[in-house]
Amino acid sequence: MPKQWFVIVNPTSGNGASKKQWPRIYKELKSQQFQFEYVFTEHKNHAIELVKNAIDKGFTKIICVGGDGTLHSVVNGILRLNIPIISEVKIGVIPIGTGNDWVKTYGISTNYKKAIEILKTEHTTPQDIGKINLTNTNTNIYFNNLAGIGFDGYVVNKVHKYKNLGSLAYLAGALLSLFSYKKPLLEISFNNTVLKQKTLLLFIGIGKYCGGGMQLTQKPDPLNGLFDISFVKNISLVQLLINIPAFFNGKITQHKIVENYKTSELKIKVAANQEAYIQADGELIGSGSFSVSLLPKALTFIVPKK
Ligand SMILES: Nc1ncnc2c1ncn2[C@@H]1O[C@H](COP(=O)(O)OP(=O)(O)OP(=O)(O)O)[C@@H](O)[C@H]1O
Repeated sequence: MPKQWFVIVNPTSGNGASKKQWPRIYKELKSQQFQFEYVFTEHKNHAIELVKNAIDKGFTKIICVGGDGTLHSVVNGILRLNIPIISEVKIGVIPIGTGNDWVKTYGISTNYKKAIEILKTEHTTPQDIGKINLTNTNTNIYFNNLAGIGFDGYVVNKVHKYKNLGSLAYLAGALLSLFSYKKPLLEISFNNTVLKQKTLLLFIGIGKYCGGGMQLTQKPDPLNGLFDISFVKNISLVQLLINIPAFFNGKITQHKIVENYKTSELKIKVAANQEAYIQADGELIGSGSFSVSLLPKALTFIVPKK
């Protein structure tokens, strides 16, 4: 019979902060009477395997110690199992990442003691999940916060260089990437709409925050069965610079450069010979054409009571 909780620690997240903080987190979990086993990830996407093994052994309560990328791997590990027990699995987070964006939607503290208090309550909510199907490889990738194609995928590809800047890493990456980015021609279809243009970026939002605390989709709701879409054809360096506060307070979504839509399914075709990177939850997952669909209330997360 497994101990109650299975803890997955990414020692590299938060630029190595997880590894440093783990002894204190371990001690706090013990003193709060958590019964648990833990394991450190050893490589990118290792959490996918670890979570599968844990659920095979009978664990149903998973704690993710890391950032959005680690949580993304945990989510993918669970959903790839495709078994009925998924509705019994509870996912909790002790956020020690760079951006820590998913936790902001729910107000989960980045103070590990406060995060552990929330885990102790085992208060849960179901949440919608996005499913991306990459056309070229017919691969499915799931996301719990936000996916995007275009400029933000390009930025995510570069942002590792700036991780020592903490939550400003994404902003620094965006400013420096604007000079070298070439807008791909995309055909984006959903409901009865087709957008066919050279595109700076397309965001597909479930959670409220991305890029280290930015709010770039208008009114996302992780439980309403709809993606919140932001579509941006272009932005100049001047517009980017003067709107930096508007990225963080969400007002950018009311700017004329941003078109907002809601849908539960969409298809994105990238024109031949054009390059378009796709990111999901801040992780670069591939490039090229793909389709996305929403899985209503597909996973259960431990969150604070409102
Ligand atoms: N042992 C490891 N060595 C190298 N990379 C790892 C290891 N374990 C996990 N990873 C990868 O590290 C990457 C970064 O992890 P994560 O996103 O959790 O932290 P972060 O980037 O600091 O935070 P955030 O995503 O919130 O900005 C992820 O792509 C994850 O798959």
